[in-house]
Amino acid sequence: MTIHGLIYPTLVPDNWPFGLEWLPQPAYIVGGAVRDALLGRTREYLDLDFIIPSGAVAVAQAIARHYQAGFVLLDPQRQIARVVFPQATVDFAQQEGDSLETDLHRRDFTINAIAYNPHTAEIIDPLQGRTDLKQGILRMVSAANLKDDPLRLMRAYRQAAQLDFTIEPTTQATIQTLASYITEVAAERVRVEINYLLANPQGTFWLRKAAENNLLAPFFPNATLESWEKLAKVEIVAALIAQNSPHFSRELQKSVRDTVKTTWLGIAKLACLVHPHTELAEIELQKLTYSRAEIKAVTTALQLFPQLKSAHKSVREQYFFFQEAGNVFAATIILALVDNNLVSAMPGDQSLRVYAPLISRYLNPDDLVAHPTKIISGDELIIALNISPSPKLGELLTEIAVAQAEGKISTPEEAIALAQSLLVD
Ligand SMILES: Nc1ccn([C@@H]2O[C@H](COP(=O)(O)OP(=O)(O)OP(=O)(O)O)[C@@H](O)[C@H]2O)c(=O)n1
Repeated sequence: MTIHGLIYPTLVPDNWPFGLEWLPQPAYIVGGAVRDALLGRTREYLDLDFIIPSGAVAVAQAIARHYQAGFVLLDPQRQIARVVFPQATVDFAQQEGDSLETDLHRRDFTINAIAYNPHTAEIIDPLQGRTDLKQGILRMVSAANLKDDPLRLMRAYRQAAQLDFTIEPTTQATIQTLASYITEVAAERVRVEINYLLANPQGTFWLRKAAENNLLAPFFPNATLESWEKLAKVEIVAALIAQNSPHFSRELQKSVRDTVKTTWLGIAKLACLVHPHTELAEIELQKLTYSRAEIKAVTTALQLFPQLKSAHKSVREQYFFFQEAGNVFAATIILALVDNNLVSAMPGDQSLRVYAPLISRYLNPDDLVAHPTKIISGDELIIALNISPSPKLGELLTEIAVAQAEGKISTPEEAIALAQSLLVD
């Protein structure tokens, strides 16, 4: 299907997991799907938002039942329901106000206020969103709309980063005026926007703009000019690593946990913005509803990176460093590179060479300094030495692991002999 000679696959009913005949007339696709289709942006996952003048929940229910898809009633009052297919999520919402135009006028930005009627292939664009799309501009529909849902203040920066757009000057000035309203929004919603900005290389620029427009002060009260400079350096370091060590770069892109989207690079960025004292950093991150795993990662990186000021460490020191850092290692290295000013001091990959030995150890699963394997268990040692469990046992096991890392021992017999000699001492 073409509109004005262009093809917009996501708007074509043939590409949907349900038939057009299930939609009443009229029905409109709105928001991101229309915007992205007009921009020619492809999405990995189909995410459609329909508005329907009345009976939206009943339509969703009928489609879910027929196609045996998941059904979620999102908002019974405002009549919003979601149908979840394996390859798509489709929301159905009752039109807000008594006409489509009124509904579109209640939205955040002009580029998100374009509707498409799949029955007639007609585009409805009362706010000239397409002109702004062509020019790459985010323009508010009105100041009142931004105030109505102050998350929209943050959405402007997130979408600017996502689409590589600019924010129109009056809109930006209005956001600055309304900035204090951001505290009315549930912190979790703000965190989602911040996380997107942390995950996107363009996001660093826009996060800083958001801070300049006073939007981030309630969340990162201690972020200074220096914090923003550090954040910019994280991006430079990440680019250097991508060029010089794709393997380490992939580590940085891994999530903290399966259930937590923030990457290790994101943790390093957060660590630049929070208070340098870990107790205060923890409070800031808790307020933003970060998970325990994310908070622990940030505070561990903050605590450990000063140890890397001197890159030359004995194997014993390295062993304890890896033990403390665990999988926060990658974020800690980034902070050390940024803080030691190695990035600007040395050109190209020189800066990375300082930590190359540590990074290689971390990347090598067989390295006994970074990834020790137990040659003897606590129980085995108790029997062999005829001792009872005590803190001393833990100390012996640690010394065995260090000796193994140093290449001094490699068998259980040698481990027992070492423990025996230590007990005698
Ligand atoms: N706080 C919000 C959230 C959403 N919307 C409107 O609802 C649409 C759908 O919202 P959502 O799916 O959250 O965002 P998208 O704009 O679709 O963008 P993306 O999917 O990239 O997040 C938006 O385009 C916009 O028209 C809004 O006006 N104000």
